[in-house]
Amino acid sequence: MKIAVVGTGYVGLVTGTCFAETGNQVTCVDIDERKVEKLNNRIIPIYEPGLDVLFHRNVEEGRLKFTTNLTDGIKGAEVIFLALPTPPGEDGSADLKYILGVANDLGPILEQYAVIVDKSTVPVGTAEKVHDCIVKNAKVDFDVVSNPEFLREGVAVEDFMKPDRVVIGTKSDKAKAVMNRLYAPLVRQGNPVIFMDERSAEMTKYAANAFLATKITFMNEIANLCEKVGANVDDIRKGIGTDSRIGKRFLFAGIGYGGSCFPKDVQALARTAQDYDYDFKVLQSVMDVNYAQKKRLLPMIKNHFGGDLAGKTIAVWGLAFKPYTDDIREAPALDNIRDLLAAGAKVTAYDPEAMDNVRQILGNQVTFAHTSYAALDDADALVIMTEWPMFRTPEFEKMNLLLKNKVIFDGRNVYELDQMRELGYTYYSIGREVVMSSVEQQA
Ligand SMILES: NC(=O)C1=CN([C@@H]2O[C@H](COP(=O)(O)OP(=O)(O)OC[C@H]3O[C@@H](n4cnc5c(N)ncnc54)[C@H](O)[C@@H]3O)[C@@H](O)[C@H]2O)C=CC1
Ligand SMILES: O=C(O)[C@H]1O[C@H](OP(=O)(O)OP(=O)(O)OC[C@H]2O[C@@H](n3ccc(=O)[nH]c3=O)[C@H](O)[C@@H]2O)[C@H](O)[C@@H](O)[C@@H]1O
Repeated sequence: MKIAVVGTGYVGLVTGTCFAETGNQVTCVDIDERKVEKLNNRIIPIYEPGLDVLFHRNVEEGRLKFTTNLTDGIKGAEVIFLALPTPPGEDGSADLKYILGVANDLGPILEQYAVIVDKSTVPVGTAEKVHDCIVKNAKVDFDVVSNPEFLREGVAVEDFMKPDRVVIGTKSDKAKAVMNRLYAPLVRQGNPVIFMDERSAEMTKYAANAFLATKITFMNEIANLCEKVGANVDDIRKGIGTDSRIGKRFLFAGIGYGGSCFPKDVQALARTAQDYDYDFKVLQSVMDVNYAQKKRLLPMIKNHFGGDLAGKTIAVWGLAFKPYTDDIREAPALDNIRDLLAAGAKVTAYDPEAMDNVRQILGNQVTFAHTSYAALDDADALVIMTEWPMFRTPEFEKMNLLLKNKVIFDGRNVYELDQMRELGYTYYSIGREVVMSSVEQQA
């Protein structure tokens, strides 16, 4: 099948590459000339494990192409994916200017029947708006389908190639048949394609993200309470996660959720509720709690150092909003580093993938280390913001020699409490007792 993907950001690139891998002829369109030039020179602009192998194979074998020209890109395409940004507008609602802008452009240039697919996360009613924009100038028949994407960054290829489910919102039998054919290779394992109407598909995406954000936030509140009552949130997680009605995943407490989607999608759903005069109380609490949670570590750090961080050097491990990505959008690490700097601390940071992106924002306010260990040199404490696997089993003997004090503030509960006790660290984490080294106890 010939398909086009408009918008070659995170989702567009993964969608295009994966559909090329299943044998389709794919053209990706993007207005960013530098990005398209990079892609044509076989440079992948994002870090996503496993994408490179598929990308290079499909480019080399001629199934995956890139252009800045929309008319050329959609020529002959049976399916046209819109994988465009939907950032928060001033009032928190999803800004549809990219989607509707391209929809307006599509009408006059469609040459034969095509299924136009909203892949972006868009509010209820967008498929109708996209239809209205296209139909004004269209000379041929077309359908607009809502097909939200559920992939996670860092495991995007696996999520796309082996989806738990594929949600397709359309009332058109013709569009259903096309989408069924396109997705057939991906749903062979028996994971369902779920058909519904467009509005329900649009709502499903927001409900999924808002539910997951709520699940994390609930655990963060349990963690905060655990600290007060003297319980261990990791034990609670195991204790409730084994109940199949609750499930084990997305129960990890920490310094809050970040990323390009949970924060903006929770906000956009809250805005939709407001637009329909519905007071969605849970969502407001989720946003408030997450805002506060991102700042949980700073008071602990300040308190530990007697209230003053002036002249202290703080080593930071992890900058990306989660492991296996270089994405720093809404990353808790950024907020925390800004707060540490404002409190007078010097910050030396290390992240295996995200340092270049942070450098573009914070420049020389932060010292970037070549290795995780180099970041520790003469630091007064270590703060862990992202749970990259390399931080889980470091060489503690090496760390002991580099750090000025054996003090760790762990925003992702990477280490066991007993391990920290045995190693003689003072160890603060989320939702668990504080481990005090004997040095601190005597002080
Ligand atoms: N990043 C993620 O993990 C996921 C994102 N989503 C949703 O997918 C949508 C896209 O997200 P990302 O890929 O992260 O966005 P992104 O910001 O990484 O990429 C969007 C791309 O669209 C291009 N673009 C903008 N205007 C254009 C136009 N007129 N014509 C052609 N290209 C244009 C931009 O240059 C950019 O390359 C959003 O609605 C997001 O909520 C959904 C699931 C996962
Ligand atoms: O709409 C989207 O863009 C995507 O948003 C999330 O994916 P993503 O943002 O890539 O990352 P997640 O793995 O969901 O993590 C989001 C944030 O929650 C945090 N998190 C996650 C899980 C957990 O147990 N605890 C926790 O604090 C992570 O550290 C991270 O900051 C969803 O998981 C995807 O299904 C969805 O497609």
